[in-house]
Amino acid sequence: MEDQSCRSVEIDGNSTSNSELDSYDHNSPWALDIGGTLIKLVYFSRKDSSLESVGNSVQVEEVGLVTGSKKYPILDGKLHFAKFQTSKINECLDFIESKLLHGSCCSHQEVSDKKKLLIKATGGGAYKYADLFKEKFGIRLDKEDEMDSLVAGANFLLKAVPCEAFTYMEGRKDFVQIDASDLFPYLLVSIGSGVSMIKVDGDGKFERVSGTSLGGGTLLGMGMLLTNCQSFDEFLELSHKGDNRNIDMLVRDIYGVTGYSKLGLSATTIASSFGKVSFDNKVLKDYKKEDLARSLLRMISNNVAQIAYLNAGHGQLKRIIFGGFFTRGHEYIMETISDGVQYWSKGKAKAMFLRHEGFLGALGAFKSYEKHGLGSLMGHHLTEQSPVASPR
Ligand SMILES: Nc1ncnc2c1ncn2[C@@H]1O[C@H](COP(=O)(O)OP(=O)(O)OP(=O)(O)O)[C@@H](O)[C@H]1O
Ligand SMILES: CC(C)(CO)[C@@H](O)C(=O)NCCC(=O)O
Repeated sequence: MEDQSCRSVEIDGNSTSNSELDSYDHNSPWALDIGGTLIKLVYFSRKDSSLESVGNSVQVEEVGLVTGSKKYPILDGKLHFAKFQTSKINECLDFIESKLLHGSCCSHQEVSDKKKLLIKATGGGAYKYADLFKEKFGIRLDKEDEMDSLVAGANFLLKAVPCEAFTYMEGRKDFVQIDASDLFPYLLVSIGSGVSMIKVDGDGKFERVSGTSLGGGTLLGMGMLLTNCQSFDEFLELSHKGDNRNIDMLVRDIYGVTGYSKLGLSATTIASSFGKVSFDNKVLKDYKKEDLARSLLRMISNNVAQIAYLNAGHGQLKRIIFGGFFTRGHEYIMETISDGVQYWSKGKAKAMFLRHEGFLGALGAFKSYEKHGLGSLMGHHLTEQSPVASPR
């Protein structure tokens, strides 16, 4: 399976403390989003802290965002993003140990004379794995609601991080700076293992309007069965080289080369995903894995785009913002989703993507320390230092 990855964002605050990281450091908060497929970890390290130097096998890359303000005394360092397979949660625990995070957090609770560390955590795993964290590190997971966290993470990124949102069409990425006064309402579509669709009306004001079980987990699960690939990246690699027309039934396969123009269905529109297979008289091994991968990727992406459009239509929302690890900056996925939204909305709605799309929940949980009187952990006005790579 694919390795974990870890990236970092520089936060330049006005730190009053430069002491070495010790086993209980209020200045090194971290938070978790434990999802059905992936664990996302966001942690902060102060400049020159030992978190920077403790050796581990995870690659650490700079992303390069700095705060433009000096108002945030807690911060003077880097925000790091790491992800792990939920099925290999021990790798996440080892990572936490190697970075000494288990002795470091933002909040604690007096329980029978002992200070218990409270770590903000969201996602289903915050419930499922609570005992594991307690047994291994004596840490209590302080649960933040998953939808609350997704929305808080998305709002923070959209308001505070320049060049966070972008559109992707016809091979072109265009960054969009959305005026905070014109941000709401929008539809947040989080494509994780499953898909949640949330109408966001403001900070903390939202409603989960829909969802579908046909999501990233479906793509990965069916992809592994159909192509024998071992990881998401391997699957994506395969899909790059494939041609879905060998698997999908197109309108032209039904109507001929003219298509069904009266309905605006061109000859090359997919009429039925995987539909060609039904009259091919072939078995699985007769198909190219690449073609199967391409077809599956289009099927899931189109379906999410269509359901998103339908929900945006109901709420008259012109912006549909896609988050979750499914897109992962993958051009073909974004292009397919954008095409789907464009096609169904007849150009009225726009698909937008986020550079930190996979970390919305973890960022939201991280930010929730603020709700509990722990000051502003992240600046509200971040400025871009240099062109950035997304933390994937
Ligand atoms: N390295 C990877 N390993 C596994 N899946 C990946 C990877 N990169 C991207 N993905 C895709 O991202 C999906 C998981 O996304 P995400 O982490 O946002 O969801 P989750 O939090 O695990 O799920 P849920 O929110 O439904 O509990 C996978 O199902 C897969 O389609
Ligand atoms: C169950 C969650 C919320 C867990 O993240 C997600 O996987 C999801 O939204 N699934 C879709 C469930 C549904 O609405 O049919």
